[in-house]
Amino acid sequence: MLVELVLVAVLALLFYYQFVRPLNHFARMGVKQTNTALPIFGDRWGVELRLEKSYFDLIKRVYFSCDRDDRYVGLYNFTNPILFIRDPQLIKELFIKHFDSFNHRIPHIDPDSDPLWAANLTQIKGERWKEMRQSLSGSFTSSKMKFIFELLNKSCSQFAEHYASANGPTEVDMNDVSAMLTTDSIATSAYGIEVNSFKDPDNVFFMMSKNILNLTTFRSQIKVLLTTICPFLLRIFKVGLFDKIVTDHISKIIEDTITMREKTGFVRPDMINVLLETRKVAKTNTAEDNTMETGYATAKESTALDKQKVKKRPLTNFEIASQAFVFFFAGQSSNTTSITFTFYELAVNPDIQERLRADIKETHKKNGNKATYESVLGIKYLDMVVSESLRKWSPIVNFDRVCTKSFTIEPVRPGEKPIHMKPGDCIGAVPSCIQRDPKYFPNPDVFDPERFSEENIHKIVPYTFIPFGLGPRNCIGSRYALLQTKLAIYHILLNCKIVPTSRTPIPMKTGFNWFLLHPENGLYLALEPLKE
Ligand code: HEM
Repeated sequence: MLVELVLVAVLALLFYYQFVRPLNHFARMGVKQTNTALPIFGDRWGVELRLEKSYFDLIKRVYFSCDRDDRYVGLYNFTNPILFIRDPQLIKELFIKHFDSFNHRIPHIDPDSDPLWAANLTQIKGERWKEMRQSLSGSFTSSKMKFIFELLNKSCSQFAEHYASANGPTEVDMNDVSAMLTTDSIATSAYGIEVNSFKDPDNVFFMMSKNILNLTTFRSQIKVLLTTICPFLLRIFKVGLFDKIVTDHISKIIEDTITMREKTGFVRPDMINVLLETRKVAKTNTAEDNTMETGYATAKESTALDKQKVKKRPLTNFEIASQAFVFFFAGQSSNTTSITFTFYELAVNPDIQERLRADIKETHKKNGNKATYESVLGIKYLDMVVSESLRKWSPIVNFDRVCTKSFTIEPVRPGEKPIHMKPGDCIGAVPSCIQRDPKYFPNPDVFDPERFSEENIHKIVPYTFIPFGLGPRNCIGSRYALLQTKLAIYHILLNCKIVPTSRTPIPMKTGFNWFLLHPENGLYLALEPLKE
């Protein structure tokens, strides 16, 4: 009996220290927290049990439960406490100025369990990340985007032609259709494979993308939960986030392509070529790039790593495969969201759609009925619409950093105490909320591209518009993303009208997803061929 009692007491203590005590982390620091967090699930219990519609709804609730000028608020992602920063100046301090104290991201899987995933830029840390980022920085410049422009242009025009050639309006789940488009684009521009998912929706590449990107299944959710609360279990059983058969297949595609290109000298204007070129120029500095920029939202490369004299180094085949994999994962899913929500706003705001179509048509005509890198990016109103869509519907709900060197956030407002952050503590920024905060964006729920007009753009408070993150670890693919989204809109508006149907959710409802904004139960719209 005594043995059993001791065992129960030990288990209870373990449970307390592992799952209950962490939920007082912020209260102990004097930071506002929700006080509704539960053991194991933290603040996520409503989302995991599907009582709260989406992770976005949870984050919104926590962010907006604060007083207007609160600079931060605590949230428990399962048992992991994350200090969400609400104040733009403090965001700048932590994510840019003191990047050396906050330069890692919360890892999503143990490196030994999923090597392909673990070697990618989003997951690696320290010197390894610095070298990789420095080596890749030249791969996403505007001149490299101009180099791959024709591939993206082709997949977007093939997408528009598919619906323009129909006999009448086609009702589509915009999220599915955008996923097909972005898959085709990534396949051709990053993997060197040409597919047309509109004509052949069963192609292997699209099937693989569905498998990888569906992280909302029960199985994936359990893995995400275990990663946070007991990563050692995944390590022991070598469980990766993605199905091994799929990641092995992707590695093989890339490695075979690299071998073939190196053997035959075959050159194609795509990302593999850009990554292979990176090897040759690994020792040189990134040349100045005067090619036209992709838009206002572009996340510029920080010069911090140049100042630290971080060396570029040639990437191995495996590292190239890992980056190509994350371009697929990070790029395909967030681009899909960006295109889906922009099309939604164009459908429910027909006056904006008409004005944009007129500008696109005029440019197309002036440019000899063809789209070029400069002609598409030169359309000012297109940039305003895309920026406003990224503001209202930030595809990435939040992003984070892990403290790597002790740092104290000094109090500046009445009632604040010093917050001592130690290595391993996490901070986050919430583009999905700060970009909808009425303190910075009046009438935040109104879709108003004029916020980004020449007359108004200066009113945007620095570090409140951060759809692609900020600082040295910002989104490396922002130029690719902007180009792809703009080309998708360009070709569809030239050929079709986007109209709501009886199934279009008005107002929009967001649904369950791991880290991305996602429409609940699909987003139905009709693509109606233009008459002329
Ligand atoms: C609309 C589409 C996209 C959005 C909204 C988006 C947004 C973001 C955000 C918010 C981050 C985190 C930044 C930070 O922590 O400061 C990020 C990181 C990243 N994104 Fe994107 N992204 C998009 C498309 C892409 C594309 C197309 C690619 C690649 C082709 C890409 C590759 C990456 C990578 C590799 C990182 C990690 C960078 C690092 O840790 O150094 N993203 N993205």
